[in-house]
Amino acid sequence: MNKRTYHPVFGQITPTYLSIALGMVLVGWQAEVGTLSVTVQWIVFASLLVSVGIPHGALDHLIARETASRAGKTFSLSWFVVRYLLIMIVYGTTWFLFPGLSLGLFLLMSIWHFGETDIERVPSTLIWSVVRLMVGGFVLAFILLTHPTEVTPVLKHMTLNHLLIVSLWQTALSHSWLLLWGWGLLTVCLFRIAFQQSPVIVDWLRLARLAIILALGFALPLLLAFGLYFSGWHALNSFQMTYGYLQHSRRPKQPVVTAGQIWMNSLPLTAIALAFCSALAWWWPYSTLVEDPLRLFFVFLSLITLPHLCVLHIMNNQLKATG
Ligand SMILES: CC1=C(/C=C/C(C)=C/C=C/C(C)=C/C=O)C(C)(C)CCC1
Repeated sequence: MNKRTYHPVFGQITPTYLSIALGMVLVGWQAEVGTLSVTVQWIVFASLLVSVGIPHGALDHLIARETASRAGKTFSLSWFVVRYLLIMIVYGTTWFLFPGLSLGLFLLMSIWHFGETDIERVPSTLIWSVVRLMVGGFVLAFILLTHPTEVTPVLKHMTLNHLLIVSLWQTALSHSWLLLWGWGLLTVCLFRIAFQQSPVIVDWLRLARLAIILALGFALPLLLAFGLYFSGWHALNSFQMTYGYLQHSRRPKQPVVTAGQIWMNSLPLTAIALAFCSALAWWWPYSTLVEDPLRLFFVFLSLITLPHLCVLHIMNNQLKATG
């Protein structure tokens, strides 16, 4: 096993410590004032989303170009954009035809994607893949099940009150702690088995940071809990992985790039995404659409997530193959 590609036992300095600090400030503030106002929640959530959440997905074209180069293939930006949009259009159509099924797909792919970044660079064995799924599932289930009053209306909006989804959610809610403890315990057991079969160097400090972020989110409203995990943990880690991937570019004559330069590269697509959202928000009051804007927001989030997951999944495979 190539140890260089695995995380060291005591981790390294990462910006996720800042996320922990932010979470602690928010929890302390909340303890002081009782509840954080919705305006504060949105300001923190939007700042995290604009600074890291969206930019981490706005690098997909650079990742795909690097992946193509490592595989010895040519890369066409226009073909990449066409494929990206096609995936979004097909998935968007299924949302309007089968909302329940589409939500199920969104949750499943998110679980896989979160697990893939939370349990990094493990061997491609079946058992390690199951562990990744279990970890991703635990993280998402923890965030959702510990914020039932906020999640339930969104789920109902998203699935247009889909009977099966709503009753599955209510059943999960009525046994939420049993479910989370059981899931956690099963995940730990599977982790042990996977570790015994193909050992890796486990970065316990990194896992501890993840646990702290989740615990802080438990004490905070859904928007901040999700923002802290999604932008303050997932997107930052994904950014770091992308940074390593692009910095060790196999493309000929590529200068070594800094993290700042990579972030700057994400700005054009981030600006397009923000302009799109602002235009929608401005136009909405004048529109005659009866569609619920909240549902559309989450559906849009899922649409941009699907092609992003594909790009990142291929990068992860490439990293496992080449280090
Ligand atoms: C938090 C939350 C939800 C789930 C969001 C998910 C699963 C987001 C995944 C995003 C990903 C994977 C982005 C990739 O970069 C629901 C179910 C909509 C309900 C309301 C609250």
